[in-house]
Amino acid sequence: MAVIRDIDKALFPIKTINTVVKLFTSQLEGCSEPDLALLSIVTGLIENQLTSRSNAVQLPDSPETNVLPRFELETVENLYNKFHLVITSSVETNKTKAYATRDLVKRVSDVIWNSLTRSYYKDRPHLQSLYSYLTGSKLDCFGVAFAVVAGCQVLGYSDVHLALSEDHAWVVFGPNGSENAEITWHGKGNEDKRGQEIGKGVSARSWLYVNNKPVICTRHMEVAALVSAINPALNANVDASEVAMLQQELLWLLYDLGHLKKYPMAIGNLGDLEEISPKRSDIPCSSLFEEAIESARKYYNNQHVYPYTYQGGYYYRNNMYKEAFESWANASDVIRLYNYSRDDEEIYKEFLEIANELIPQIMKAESSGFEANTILKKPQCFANLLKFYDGICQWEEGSATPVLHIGWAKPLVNTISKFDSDVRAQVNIVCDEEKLMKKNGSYFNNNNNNYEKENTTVIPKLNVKEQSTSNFHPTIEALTAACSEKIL
Ligand SMILES: FC(F)c1nnc(N2CCN(c3ncnc4sc(CC(F)(F)F)cc34)CC2)s1
Repeated sequence: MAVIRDIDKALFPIKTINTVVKLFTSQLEGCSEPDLALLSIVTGLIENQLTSRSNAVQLPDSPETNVLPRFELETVENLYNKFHLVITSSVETNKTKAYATRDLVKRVSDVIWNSLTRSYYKDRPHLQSLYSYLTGSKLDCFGVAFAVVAGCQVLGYSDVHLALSEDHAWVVFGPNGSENAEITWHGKGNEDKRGQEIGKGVSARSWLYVNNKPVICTRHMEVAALVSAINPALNANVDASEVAMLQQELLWLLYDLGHLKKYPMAIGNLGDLEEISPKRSDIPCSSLFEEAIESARKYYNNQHVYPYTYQGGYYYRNNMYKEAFESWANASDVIRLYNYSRDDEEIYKEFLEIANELIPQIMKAESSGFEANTILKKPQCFANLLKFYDGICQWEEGSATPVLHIGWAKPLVNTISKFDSDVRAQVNIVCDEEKLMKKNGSYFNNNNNNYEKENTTVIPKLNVKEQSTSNFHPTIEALTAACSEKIL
């Protein structure tokens, strides 16, 4: 039965952001493993107090003097003991076993699941923490997964860890994390698969399970996940700046301690916060987005999309359109080897927004003025644009569910035809047949890192000089040809 340590009790009542950073430091550095329940309750309490209607918007000055409302030890202790009671009273364990079992993990998931409010709006913000669970009996899909891992920690199972894809969460357990299990729901209107093993069939090829390259968390990375899940939003347009500052300080703490090395999305989250309000002049946000990409390439065989869309979004917001096209082409290069399934709505929306909102806006901006340095004169931009579209077409190939529809075609043709024919004529694609083999056994079944080992690029080598035939998806082929004949 873990209790809140005296060294941590001494930090209460919490009045400043720096005190919260001290609590996290003491948990991350000062003990065998950080107490997930304690840290989730503390951050949930602060987030909910500072983003609820009642709170007037204050402008913070600095983490040292930034005044927070007083957060009393008693409030935290009561919630902490309540969570321990809920878990230990409902899950009897003859804790003789060193490792958790599927039955144990399912029972902890059932305790959380059956204690949630019957029906509530699951996508609401601020439903990710144990504070939300203990005071409102509401959790979002990530929150359920996190609560199950925190519950297993309370029961003494140090082998149960969070596994994270870009849009789903589950657990690994047993010797070397050799077992895995669904413990939460995903998306809308899908029957939950709790207790089952992770996608074996077609779903294994969907982006949702990142070709079995999820982020497998340590306890310290589970702390990074709860910090990443902090949501400073006061409403759709405004953030509570103290909460954002707290999240940024805690992410830097985790970064400096090395716990974000294998967590691309957390590095991307930190990059977004740094872009808004830079805290570390020695590490610009642009290098954080690059680090996230390097991490995904090194540890996850470049099978994650978000590191590239984090970077593309940054370039777009800063009018660096040539670079944005390159990031988006790289994102498309990841998705093209997956099969699109109905579980992949989130990333579908991401590509749809890039293709039908962001790129058309860039085209408009670039063809309105007298842009001397316009991307419309740059063959590399046209090449990356084709790669972007081609990846989406390949994503659709072999998938049970179609991706493209007429809504994609108009902006696509509009965009391609904005490039002059002499610019388009300079782009030729030399494709590496073997690498372009989509979804054949080797790519999806091999466990060696294509990326790490040969570090070859799995993309068509762009050779902007020579003439050669291309191996684009027929759609792109036809459109490019149509452009050349100026049919469009
Ligand atoms: F690529 C950019 F456009 C993005 N901007 N925000 C992005 N997010 C926000 C943060 N985010 C995340 N950030 C840290 N860790 C995780 S684990 C996870 C999946 C699930 F919620 F557990 F189911 C999501 C996620 C999801 C991706 S991508």
